[in-house]
Amino acid sequence: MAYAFLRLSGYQVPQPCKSRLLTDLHLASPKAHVRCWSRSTPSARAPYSGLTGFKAVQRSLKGQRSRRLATVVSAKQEDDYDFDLFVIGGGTGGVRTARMSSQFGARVGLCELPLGWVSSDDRGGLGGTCILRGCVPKKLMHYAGSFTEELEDAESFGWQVQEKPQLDWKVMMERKTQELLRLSGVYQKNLESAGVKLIEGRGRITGQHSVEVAGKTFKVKKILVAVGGRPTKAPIEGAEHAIVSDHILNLPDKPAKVVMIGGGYIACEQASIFNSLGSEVHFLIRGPTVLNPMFDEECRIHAGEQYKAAGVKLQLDVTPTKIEKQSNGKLTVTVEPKEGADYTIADADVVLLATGRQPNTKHLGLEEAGVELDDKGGIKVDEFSRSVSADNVYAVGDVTNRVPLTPVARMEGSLLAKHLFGGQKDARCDHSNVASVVFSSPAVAVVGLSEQAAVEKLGNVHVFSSKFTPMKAALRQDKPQALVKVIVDSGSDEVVGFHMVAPDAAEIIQGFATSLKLGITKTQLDDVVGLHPTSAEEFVTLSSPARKYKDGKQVSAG
Ligand SMILES: Cc1cc2nc3c(=O)[nH]c(=O)nc-3n(C[C@H](O)[C@H](O)[C@H](O)COP(=O)(O)OP(=O)(O)OC[C@H]3O[C@@H](n4cnc5c(N)ncnc54)[C@H](O)[C@@H]3O)c2cc1C
Ligand SMILES: NC(=O)c1ccc[n+]([C@@H]2O[C@H](COP(=O)([O-])OP(=O)(O)OC[C@H]3O[C@@H](n4cnc5c(N)ncnc54)[C@H](O)[C@@H]3O)[C@@H](O)[C@H]2O)c1
Repeated sequence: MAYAFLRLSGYQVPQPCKSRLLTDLHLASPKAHVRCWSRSTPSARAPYSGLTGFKAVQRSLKGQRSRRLATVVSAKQEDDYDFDLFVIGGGTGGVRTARMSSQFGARVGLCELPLGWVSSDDRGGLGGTCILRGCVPKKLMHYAGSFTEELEDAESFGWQVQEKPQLDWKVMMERKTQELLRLSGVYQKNLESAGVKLIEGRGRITGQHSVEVAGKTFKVKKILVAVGGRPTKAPIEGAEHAIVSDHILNLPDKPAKVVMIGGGYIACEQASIFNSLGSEVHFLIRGPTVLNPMFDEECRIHAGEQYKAAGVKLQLDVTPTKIEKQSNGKLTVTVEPKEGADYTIADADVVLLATGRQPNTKHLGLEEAGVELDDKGGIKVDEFSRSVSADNVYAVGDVTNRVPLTPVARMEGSLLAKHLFGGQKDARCDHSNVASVVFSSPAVAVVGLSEQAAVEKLGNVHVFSSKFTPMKAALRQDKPQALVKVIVDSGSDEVVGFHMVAPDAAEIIQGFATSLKLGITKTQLDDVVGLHPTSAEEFVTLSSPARKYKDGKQVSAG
């Protein structure tokens, strides 16, 4: 099975392998794979044709109004507005709000920029960051790299892989691109069938009730700004030679040597991906650990150790000061450590600056419309996603600088549609206890408070934690370690945080996030009978605290 996926991910799996299972997999008809793939490609083969021809979409929308599902807002209103809601930006948040609002019966228009793999003032594409330049391409590449670890695990069980399978980079990239285009097309279809009018072009607010797109002005009752954000480059000398996340997901060839700068989600994920795909990865972080302090410190330290053990050349407490182009076209990065002399990393094919993102709020007419921005350029909104300063302007997703994650943008969009057109005036956003995963190797998954945040907020805290080698890796020489942590409010016995650093952490934490949202106590968690043998059962078998805190002070160590 793993080998079938390998092939679909662009790996050329060599023959012969000694094991019977591998041989069987080699002998499996290649046509089976082709058939399997081509079944999912018809829409991918006509990528984006509809998207660049929004007019065709608009024509097909005529006559669909009567098929609207909900009835809270009547489809035809006696006013001179073109739209009840006009959405600028067709990413996760904008599409969700537009679709649901239209299904509730509102007249909805949505504009989105023409497709481009690198986002700019002129390029974007339906689906936005998540589909085209974020979660999806990243996760597909993560899967492509994950087979390296699978092979290491396989060898520890006695499989003899005589010749390492080789990844065909171009095949992987081509298949990834087709999948992204297919998904973008699905977004278009869903909007179409919900009756949303799609307009291709850059949107700009030109008055309290007017929006201009591609030279045409629309009269609109309410405006939703869902324009997301774009990567920013830290002001390092020579930053023009570096690339950002949009580019790294679209490299034409596999880089032999990569330098990652920045210690957040993107840098950690990309460092792991390129390490597992076989590049030499130098990972430079200005702080003492990977990831930001929102993540539990023990998890951050543990994740950094595991990245190193997996082969990433992680360097903490260092400041990259200069990026230079060599005469052979490769790059040199000058590094200033906290202690000791400066040094350089030469001959890099790629330097990634993953040093944060900024909301796309420039040149949108927001100032003229009286929309107040925060100090990072995000739109300030209330719990109903309404601008704090302009009554008929709303904003959801990354542009609001709340929690910049796809499911959060989706949740904000759903609630806004319900609030505005679904008869649920009280539908307000709740950003507490949102689960989050860094898809590195191993993954870092979290929901709720870190140990540090819990101690600061609650004072009286019990910390349960365990490190172990997952059984799948038990026969390996290097014995990779997983970490699970449960943080408990010792006053109420309520669990306030679940943390996991492990290969399967992303899949495991979702269920525990549900229990946390429902207010599970440690006693109830202890009553759960585990699934054995799994890594997940560690969460329900933690019997005594590793650390206890009283009034914010540690009173016992495990
Ligand atoms: C590399 C990377 C990996 C990520 N991985 C994950 C992950 O694994 N899980 C997760 O939950 N989150 C992840 N995220 C974050 C996630 O992608 C975002 O939180 C999410 O896409 C935000 O959705 P949005 O609707 O706010 O904005 P976007 O998806 O960015 O959509 C905004 C849209 O507006 C368009 N636009 C901008 N200006 C205009 C204009 N003037 N007129 C018309 N259209 C305009 C843009 O082209 C874009 O399509 C990742 C992000 C990145 C960069
Ligand atoms: N798996 C996921 O859910 C996922 C994956 C990728 C991105 N995202 C979202 O996208 C957002 C952006 O990700 P990101 O990684 O770009 O941002 P981030 O804010 O997570 O990390 C930016 C990093 O750059 C470092 N940095 C900033 N300026 C620097 C400088 N001058 N020199 C050295 N380092 C510098 C910061 O210290 C920080 O570690 C995230 O906040 C997250 O919400 C989510």
